[in-house]
Amino acid sequence: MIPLLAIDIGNSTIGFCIFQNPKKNKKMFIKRISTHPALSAKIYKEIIAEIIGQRTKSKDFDTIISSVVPSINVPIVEAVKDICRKKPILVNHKIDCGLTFDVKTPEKIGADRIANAIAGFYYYKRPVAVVDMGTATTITIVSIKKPCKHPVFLGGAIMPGINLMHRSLHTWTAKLPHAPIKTPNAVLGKDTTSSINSGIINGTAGAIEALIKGVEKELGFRLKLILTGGYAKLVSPLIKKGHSMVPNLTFEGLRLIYLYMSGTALCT
Ligand SMILES: Nc1ncnc2c1ncn2[C@@H]1O[C@H](COP(=O)(O)OP(=O)(O)OP(=O)(O)O)[C@@H](O)[C@H]1O
Ligand SMILES: CC(C)(CO)[C@@H](O)C(=O)NCCC(=O)O
Ligand SMILES: [K+]
Repeated sequence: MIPLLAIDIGNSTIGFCIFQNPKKNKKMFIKRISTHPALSAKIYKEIIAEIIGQRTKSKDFDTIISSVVPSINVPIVEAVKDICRKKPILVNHKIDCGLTFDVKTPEKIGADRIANAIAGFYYYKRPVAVVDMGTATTITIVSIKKPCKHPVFLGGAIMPGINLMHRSLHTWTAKLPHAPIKTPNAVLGKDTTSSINSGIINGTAGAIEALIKGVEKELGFRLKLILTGGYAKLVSPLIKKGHSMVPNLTFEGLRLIYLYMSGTALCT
């Protein structure tokens, strides 16, 4: 198989990841750049060409993109097409990746959540709750449809991410500092900084546990909990429910969707 370039366009950062052999999950995380300000197709082309040039032997590669920032798609797609003369795959609810949707508006679901759903499901092959802690903290619930055992996107929850909470407290108050975020060692804050850390990190951990518990109660079955996203490390020690931490799960989802679309069976 030719190398795969997976691009994750989020509201804070754009991540580029190269899989030399998409059949193996040995990923090479290459580069993350800020989403803002948007750059021209010419500059994205330079960035991508440099990554490709450094990391792959051949000029031939495929590209799969998850984007939750539509305005960035045009210059990135143009840049990719300019380099490899092939259209990238853009993840959306219509692509054929074995996932069905049991939600009211599947067309509105973020592509990153579709990738997370696929990765979470094929990693554990049981009903999962994927928690992704980026700009937003998202919870994505996937169950299994019998008899063919394919994954079903059941819905989830969306709340402000750690950095968004942190920045908005500082921006919209007169007295709250922009103190460093770290895992708090107590719930009871003893100064402003530790109170903010407790509120945001303990608050996020508690919110996640409460949301998962509520969803499990509504569904009537248990969920395997998976944490991903850059902030997962901060929150994981405070979550009592058993869970797995999988860094870069969204990229894994993109790799698995690509494999599915190129006819490779993802066994269930
Ligand atoms: N490997 C890492 N180790 C330590 N911290 C990380 C790592 N990757 C990301 N982070 C930190 O975690 C934050 C969240 O990263 P993540 O990639 O999950 O989301 P994001 O890029 O901020 O948001 P979005 O994907 O919505 O644009 C980053 O801003 C960064 O500060
Ligand atoms: C929630 C975010 C911003 C997380 O990146 C993204 O998945 C998104 O824009 N989603 C659209 C709404 C939805 O997923 O229901
Ligand atoms: K993300």
